[in-house]
Amino acid sequence: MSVVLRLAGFSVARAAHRIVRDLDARIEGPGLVAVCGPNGAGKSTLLAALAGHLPHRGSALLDGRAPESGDLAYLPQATRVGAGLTVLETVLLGRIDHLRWTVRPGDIRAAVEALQVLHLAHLAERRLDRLSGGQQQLVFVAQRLVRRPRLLLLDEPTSALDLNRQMILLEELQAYLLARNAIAVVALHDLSLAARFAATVLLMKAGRLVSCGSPAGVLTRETIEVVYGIRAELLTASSGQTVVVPLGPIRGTGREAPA
Ligand SMILES: Nc1ncnc2c1ncn2[C@@H]1O[C@H](COP(=O)(O)OP(=O)(O)OP(=O)(O)O)[C@@H](O)[C@H]1O
Repeated sequence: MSVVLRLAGFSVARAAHRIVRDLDARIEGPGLVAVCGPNGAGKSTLLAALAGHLPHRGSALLDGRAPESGDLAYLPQATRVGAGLTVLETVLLGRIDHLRWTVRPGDIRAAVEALQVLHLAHLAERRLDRLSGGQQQLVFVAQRLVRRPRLLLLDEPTSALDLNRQMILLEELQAYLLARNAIAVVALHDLSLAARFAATVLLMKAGRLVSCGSPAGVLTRETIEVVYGIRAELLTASSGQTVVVPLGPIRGTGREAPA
């Protein structure tokens, strides 16, 4: 089984400026697609437009057709906490498809399962607004997973997570994607995480796609230098994983300004 996300001439403008420019890519899943690039490269803009929150030119097709709202789940970078809801109620909200909604036993089961997958079941009855930032971030991912989307769009979902929870989230996400034949497009700043968990890396700079392909093909010293304006070393850990070590900014070569 495979699933294909195809971008053709995908462009997005904001306030009359072209922010994402003519992206062409064919991404075969299931698996995680890491969108990497410096601040301002256009990662969030790309995800918001893929989610239908911003107008775009060109096309983004999932298995040959425009994704419908039932196919999609989008988690923006800054997600606000609803006042007074418990963790379980928050995740249940992810199941709302219609305005007239009744909670079925299947909804509760699915919400509890999503919490268990992300090791959050013990927090089910706690108020969301009294949890830590990282705990809230994981609850919002669970809320998106419970929709069982075929295209997940997650904007820096690991930004508030400790090392342990980063691993849990990305491992469980990979398992979900394989089980559901789904694709997750995930904005990530940590290139070592991208190298470890992504099937495909989209590397962006100033709204353009610099490179798209396997982590080993995309995350090279040369591309990192060009895109981020830093010298970097790529090491292989004893586990076989690639680790990207930033050594320092490049000065005096015209490559200092990353975005
Ligand atoms: N609402 C907006 N109106 C106009 N321009 C915007 C708006 N939001 C973002 N931009 C511009 O779009 C460009 C890309 O921003 P975007 O947030 O997509 O980048 P990013 O790669 O996600 O950055 P970061 O890593 O900092 O989150 C930036 O130059 C930014 O100033």
